[in-house]
Amino acid sequence: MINQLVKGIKEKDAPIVVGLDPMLSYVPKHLVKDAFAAYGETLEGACEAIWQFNKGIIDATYDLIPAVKPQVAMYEQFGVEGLKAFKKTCDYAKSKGLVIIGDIKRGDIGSTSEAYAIGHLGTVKIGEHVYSPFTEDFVTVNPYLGSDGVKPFLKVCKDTDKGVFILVKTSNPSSGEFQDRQIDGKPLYEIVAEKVAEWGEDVMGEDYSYVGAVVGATYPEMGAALRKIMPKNYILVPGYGAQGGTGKDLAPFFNEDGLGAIVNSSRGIICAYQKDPYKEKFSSVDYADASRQAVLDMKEDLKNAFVK
Ligand SMILES: O=c1ccn([C@@H]2O[C@H](COP(=O)(O)O)[C@@H](O)[C@H]2O)c(=O)[nH]1
Repeated sequence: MINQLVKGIKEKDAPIVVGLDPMLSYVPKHLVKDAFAAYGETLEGACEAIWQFNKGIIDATYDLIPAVKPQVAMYEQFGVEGLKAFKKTCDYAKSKGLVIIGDIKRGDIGSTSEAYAIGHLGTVKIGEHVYSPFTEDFVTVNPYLGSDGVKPFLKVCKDTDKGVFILVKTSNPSSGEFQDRQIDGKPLYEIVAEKVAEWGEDVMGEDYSYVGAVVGATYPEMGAALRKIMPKNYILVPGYGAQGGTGKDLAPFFNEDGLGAIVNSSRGIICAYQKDPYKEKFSSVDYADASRQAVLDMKEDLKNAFVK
């Protein structure tokens, strides 16, 4: 899958992943109205609105981008109906040729991690039948429980050619509370990065490992140090756009060949129609066109990453 992700990034000339993180308040009124007319003001109605919203964004952007990153929390807030919308979104994006990065941030004791890995990346056998419960190509993994919480994911990745992005230095303001703590003279995030490089050696694709890392766009200096520690690991970079990261912050995350990182934007793309400068030009009915324009603008902005 890492090979497919790199191929998509090269073909579309876009190291961009669109984050599908829908809150009901982001969905234009006309979609909510139609969904409530069909299903009432119910969890099902809310999830139908969200699904239609996502479908519009995927249809408007799939030719520009290699991947989408649905954030499972946005769907879990609606319970079982939300998870159905999550799966429907993943399956539809996949039918459009997109790589799916499930932002699930899981990680537990070994036996529980194994169940997470099977559910999101693998298959379950029931009697004579084999099912893929969810259909992501990558998932995000929280390494706080250590190697035995991560290794079940790596085993499933080996069996399925899928991959993981492990949280190394997150984009949020308080990420330093634990991640920057000095241990034996280095910050914890560097120790995690060294483990990512080690775990990744065992599951190599053509040029990059199936094991990647999450490093926030909001910490470019740390991005530079981490790029060196993990030269063969793809970096998923959240924090662009709504959290303040811009193209000029991003050069350190990439390798010399212009590869090695993929930048996420969620609210910056999916809520574009509600925000400047797009809200002047696009009405809520044209929300998907606004998202397309926001992806085109992001692509242009990322080019700044390579202007020395
Ligand atoms: O360090 C991290 C890890 C994950 N995220 C997730 O990425 C998106 C960001 O959304 P924006 O709207 O583009 O800010 C969201 O799903 C986060 O949970 C992150 O932001 N930082």
